Amino acid sequence: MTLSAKGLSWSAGGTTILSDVSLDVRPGEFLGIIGPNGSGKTSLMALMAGIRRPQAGVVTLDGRPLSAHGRQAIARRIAFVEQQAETTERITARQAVELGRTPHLGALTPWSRTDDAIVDRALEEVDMARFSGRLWHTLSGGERQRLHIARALAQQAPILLLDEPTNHLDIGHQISLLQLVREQDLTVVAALHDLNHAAMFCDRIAVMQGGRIVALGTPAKVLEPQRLADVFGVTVDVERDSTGGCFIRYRRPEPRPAKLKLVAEA
Ligand SMILES: Nc1ncnc2c1ncn2[C@@H]1O[C@H](COP(=O)(O)OP(=O)(O)OP(=O)(O)O)[C@@H](O)[C@H]1O
Repeated sequence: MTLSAKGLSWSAGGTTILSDVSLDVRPGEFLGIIGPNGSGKTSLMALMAGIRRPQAGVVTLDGRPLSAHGRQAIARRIAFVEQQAETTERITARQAVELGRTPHLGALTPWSRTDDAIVDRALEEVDMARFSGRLWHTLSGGERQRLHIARALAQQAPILLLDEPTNHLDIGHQISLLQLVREQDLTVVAALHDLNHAAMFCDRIAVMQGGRIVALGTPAKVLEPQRLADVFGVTVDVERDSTGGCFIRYRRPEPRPAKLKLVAEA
């Protein structure tokens, strides 16, 4: 199952947000998308999930434009966890995860015990089984985020698109969630803010800046001090280990000159 973007451009509110973005996602890989706030990560994921349509370019799934696949067919192949997906419905944690089964249900395929088992397993995988009966609005941000991931796992789509999946999670759950996703036999595209998590879990990383992909490759190749200075405006040391892994150590910025400080604080 391959997902590709070719020459995507997208504008909104009179502004160009994505310009000529091309990206081939390799089957089975964990591809991270990093970039500063507003660089276009969410917009790109929404186009790749078929939620928005590009003004130019095309997203293809198995060689056919997304627009040629029906909504249900896309949902069976691509699960998308959005950044601020919320619901005002009075539903339980379990019902939220059950929604992941919707693309598989139909007149000839009603809800079955298999669906129950898939939902049970998804709840267990994100460590939320004990919250099954809790109402959505009583759950914390991190608990809701874990349910969003469980819903996507229950969808059993071979491609998982995750927009900042570790949002709201404590460090233990951030790492266990990325490991859980990594262990699945899935193709994963995830927008991530933590560069060390990207280095730890991704096979490849795409770097976005100003609505374009400015670098694409293995973490060791992409996470270069000069590039991180250019893209994020941070000074870092990158430590590399013998296995090809890398770790980013951030340097504290120099203090502002005293005169500038006074002006700024006046
Ligand atoms: N519907 C819209 N109308 C106008 N501008 C939009 C719209 N959607 C996104 N934008 C703008 O497009 C730019 C890219 O937004 P996007 O959410 O894709 O960035 P991002 O890289 O995911 O950012 P973040 O890291 O803050 O989540 C931002 O400047 C945003 O304000």
